[in-house]
Amino acid sequence: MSTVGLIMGSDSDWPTMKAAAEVLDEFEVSYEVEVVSAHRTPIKMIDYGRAAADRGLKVIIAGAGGAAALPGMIASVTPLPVIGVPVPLKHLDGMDSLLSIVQMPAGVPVATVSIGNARNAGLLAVRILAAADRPLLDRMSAYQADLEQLVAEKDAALRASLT
Ligand SMILES: Nc1c(C(=O)O)ncn1[C@@H]1O[C@H](COP(=O)(O)O)[C@@H](O)[C@H]1O
Repeated sequence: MSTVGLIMGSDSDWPTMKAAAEVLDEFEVSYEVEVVSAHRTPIKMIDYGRAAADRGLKVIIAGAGGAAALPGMIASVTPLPVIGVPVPLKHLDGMDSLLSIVQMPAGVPVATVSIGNARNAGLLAVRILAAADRPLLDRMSAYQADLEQLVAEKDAALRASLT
């Protein structure tokens, strides 16, 4: 049984969404990947959302481009936390998707990451799971320490190049 449901409106979203899968691999969090569309496969979308918690999923990451109804619609049929990823398309640079996902009506939250930032969606999913999982929380702390170290090294290299 997978812990995270990684869904997207089209297979064409995968080049963006795979960054979330890479994070989940890094943290050894199990996930499933599926194309589910509110617009094109509405019955499948409702069935997926309604069954998600009973199937054992804990978090859903939903990516979509353009008129991105999927994250909000999934959030409306599941009590699980939903993280939305605005996928940029060739027109409007993802602003359409961002606004579609972020402007949810009160009562139906979607945690929206920045345009195209599926990596942050993966990291946020790990943090949500880590709140009730001490070993995973420790791994997230170690990841943050590594990030800090990396920035310090780049800062030192930049300043060295100026002297
Ligand atoms: N925004 C949605 C939804 C939805 O929100 O239900 N279903 C598909 N799409 C988006 O349509 C874009 C173009 O899809 P195609 O490349 O298949 O034409 C994709 O970014 C997809 O997420």
